[in-house]
This record gives sequence, structure tokens and C-alpha cells, in this order.
Amino acid sequence: MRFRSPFTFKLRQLILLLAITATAAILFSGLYISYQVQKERVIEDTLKSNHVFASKLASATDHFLAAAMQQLEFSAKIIAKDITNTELLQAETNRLLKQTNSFNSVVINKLGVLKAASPASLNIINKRVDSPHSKQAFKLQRPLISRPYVSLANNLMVIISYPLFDEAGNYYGYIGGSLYLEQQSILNALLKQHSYDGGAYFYVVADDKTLLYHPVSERIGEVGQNNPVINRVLKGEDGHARVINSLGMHMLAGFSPVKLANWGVVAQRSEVATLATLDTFQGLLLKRMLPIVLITFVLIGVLAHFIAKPLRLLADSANLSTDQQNVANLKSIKSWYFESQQLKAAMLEGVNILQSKMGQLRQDALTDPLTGAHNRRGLYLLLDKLIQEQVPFAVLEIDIDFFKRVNDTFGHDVGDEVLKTLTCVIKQVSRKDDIVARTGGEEFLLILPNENSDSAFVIAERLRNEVANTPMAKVGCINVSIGIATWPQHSDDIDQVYKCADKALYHAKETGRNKTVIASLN
Ligand SMILES: Nc1nc2c(ncn2[C@@H]2O[C@H](COP(=O)(O)OP(=O)(O)OP(=O)(O)O)[C@@H](O)[C@H]2O)c(=O)[nH]1
Repeated sequence: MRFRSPFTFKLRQLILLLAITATAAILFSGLYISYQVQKERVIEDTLKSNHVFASKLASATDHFLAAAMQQLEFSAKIIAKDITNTELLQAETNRLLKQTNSFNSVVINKLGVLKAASPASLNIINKRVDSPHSKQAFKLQRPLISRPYVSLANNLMVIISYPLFDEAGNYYGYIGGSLYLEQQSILNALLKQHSYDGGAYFYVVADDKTLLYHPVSERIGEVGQNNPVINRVLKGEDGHARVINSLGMHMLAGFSPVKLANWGVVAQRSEVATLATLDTFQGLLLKRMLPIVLITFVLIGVLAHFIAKPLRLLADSANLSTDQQNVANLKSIKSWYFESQQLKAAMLEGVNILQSKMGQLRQDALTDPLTGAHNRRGLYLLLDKLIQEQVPFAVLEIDIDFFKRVNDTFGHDVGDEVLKTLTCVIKQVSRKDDIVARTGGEEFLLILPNENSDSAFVIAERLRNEVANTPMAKVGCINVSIGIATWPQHSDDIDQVYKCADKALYHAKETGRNKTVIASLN
């Protein structure tokens, strides 16, 4: 039995392992790479679209502010014609409110006294207004957009103002429009109409980082944290960036400045929300691919089985046994690809060589090397078979007469040639089923199956005469003496039969040689 380590893998398992590992590696690395590429793409697209959105909104806000400023300029020109006429001032502020619908307007003279307001409120006309914006407007005497501030009526607002000069060019004050940030205002209405969906939103910041607009209205008026995107947009930069917002979320932000007011618009979407669709898609892809992957694995398994089968069968037959069954098994293995065919051919060749070598060895073990006749072991094997099959036979013990003289006279080599020639003569006289054996120096046995003493005697005499009439090289003619015994007539013990034949031969020698003697039956 061959020893097999418990850690020895079979070829089929290895092919399977290799193929499945390779398939899984290709599949998952493909999925991973495609996910990464798509992720980068989606992020890039989102950043760009957020930037485009922020740019459009910033441009719309710029246009809105420019238009508001133009309206104020137009009113300023009308007022300049009769600047002390408070009715005219009131009429103009009323017209402005009506024209813009939610653009509350005021006229404030250079002393800070409110001269007209729409919607009109008796309580505030002729009252002093002391806002930072007024001070700046009086000082700069030019069109201005204020920073967000809390008004007397506790409203968070932005003022857009235009300077008023009389026809002589003397500075009078300014006409201003207020935009309420927390309440419904024309600015709010403008921004709200640009809804942004899919988890995206935008906000607008003033130059002091105050939130002018935010979808969560409670946050309007809040001063922005140290947000890099706000910092960049307030520096006038236009672009996009990945940023972490105040809640610690990774955001994909596009930003664009509102140049006229030095405000900034930021449109952003969380990275998680952006990639959620991609994750769902990837999950769906994996789900759809799973049956194909499983089928592939099954096919790999079947293929691995067919690839490994011939090699496994060859390995099972690789004991180089010359047993016929093993050789037949080896021949029946279907080697359907080159390597297994080569291996099978090599193994069959090896078995053939082994078979012929073993046959030769077996033959050598049973044959006399000088004459090619059976040796004693070969003879016994064949006799055992005859005895087993109960085939009667005669034993002829043949001995050369005075062979010593041949050796002494002509040498040992010539003696060897005589032994070989005698073997040929014995074989010529005998039949196919007879057994020729050399059992001693110049002693031969000829076994004649199915012959009795009498018929064996006739054959022995024919042989003796044939020998006597066959000249041997250098030596000339020689003679042989023959003793005959039969199995089972003389004895059913083969050794006893030999002894009988031996006795008969001895008798032939004693009584003059060159004769045949049948052993007596007693
Ligand atoms: N050349 C040769 N001679 C052998 C071989 N084996 C035995 N002999 C010789 O055979 C001879 C047998 O001689 P003996 O037993 O005295 O018998 P013999 O001379 O034949 O006389 P008888 O048998 O009594 O007629 C001896 O000289 C052996 O050396 C062999 O293989 N080759």
C-alpha cells in the first residue's frame, strides 16, 4: 500500500482551487476597479454640476441685485427733480414697493432722518435711523449693498441703497430697498425657485460669512464656521471642492461668487447620498452576476474533473505492475490531451520494457545458458504441470559415452560445442510438446508426454541412432546411453521415477554403453 500524506492535494482540487481563485480575483478586482472608476466619475460629475448650479445661481443673484440697483437709480433720478417734496418721496417709495412687490423701500436724508417708507408706517417717518449701513452710505455717497443686520423692528435684512443728489448736485441722502432674509422677500423668492433635489442643497453667504439663505430657515443669519469653501468663494474664487461641513459630513461642493455684493453661493451634496445610487447599482450587479459566477464555478469543476481524470487514472496505474489487468486498465485510460497522451505512451512503453525484461529473466532462470534447453528448475515446473493435469509421461535420461575423453582430447570448448550439437539433435528428434532439459554436465532428460515405456524406447533408439550418425565438429561421431522410466507406471513419485531412469542408464553403461535400457517394474 502506498503512503499518502494527509496534506497531499489532488490535481483536480488544485486545478479547482487555482481556477476558482483566479476567477474570483478577476471578478472582484474587476468589480472593485469599476466601482472606483465610477465613484471617481460620479464625484467629479457631482462636483461639476454643483459648480454649474452655484454659478447659475450666483449669476441670477447678480442680475437680481443689478436690476434692483437700476430701479433705485431710476427712482433717484425722479426724486432729484424735487427732492424736498415729501409727497414725491413717498410716492416713489410706494411705486418701488408696488413694482417689486416685496422690495420695502425707504428714503433717508443725510442727517439720518427717515423721510419716506413703503409700506408706510406713521411711527417711523421723521425718526432717526442710526444703522451702520446709513453711516457708510453717507460717508461713501455711492451705491451700496449692506452687510446683513438686524433692523429696529428686529428683522434680519440687507439694504440696497442708491445715493440721492438734488439737481444742483448736493448730496441729500439715499434711497434704499430692504430685503428681509428670514421672511418672505423678493430675494428669498428668487432663491427658493431654484430648488435642488436628490439630497443636494445650496446656501448663500454674505462677505462677513453670515448665511443669507439656507434651506433650513433657522440657520439664516448664522455666521458660517471656518469653512474652506466659504473662505474661497468670499475671496472671489469660482470652482468646486470636497469639504467636510459643520456636521462633519463629507460634502461635494460647487461654489461661485456674487460679484456685485461680494456674496458667495455654495451648492453641495453629501458624498454618501451621491454614492448611494452607485452602491445600490453595485449590489444589483453583484446579485445579477452571482448565478453566472456559480455556473462558471460548476463548469470549472467539471472541466477540472475531466482534465485531472486521465492523470489520476494514470497515477493509479503508475505502480509499473506488469499484471495483465493493470496493463489493460492502463490501455483503456482515455488520454484526451497531449501531456496525458505522452504520459500514457511512456508508461505503456515502460511496462512493455519491464514485461520483456522480466520475461527474459524468467526465461534465463529456467534455461540452461549453454544449450538453451530447460534447466532443472524449468523442467520441474513443466513436470509439475503434467503431474497436476495427470498427463502420463516417459523420462529418458541421456548421457554421452566417454565424454571425459572428448574434453581431454579436444578441450573444454569443443566439449561445449558437442553439448550444444547434441541438444539440437535431441530437439530434432523430439516433438513440440516434449521437454528437453540439461540436468547435469553431459546429462540430458527428455520428457515424452503420453508415451509408455515401449513407445518411449522406440523414440530413444531413434535418438541414439541419430546421435551416432551425426558427426560432431572436430570430434566426429559420439554415442549416448539412455535409461527409460515412466510416470506413473514406475512410480507416482517423480523422484522415484528419476531414480528408476538413473538405474536403467547405469545398467546401459555397465552393459556396454551406446544402448537404451527400460527400467524394470518392481
Ligand atoms: N565441455 C564440457 N564438459 C563438461 C561439462 N560438464 C561436465 N563435463 C565433463 O563431462 C565429463 C563427464 O565425465 P564422466 O562422468 O567421467 O563420464 P564419461 O567420461 O562420459 O564416461 P561415461 O559416462 O562413464 O561414459 C567430465 O570430463 C566433465 O568435466 C560442460 O559443461 N562442458
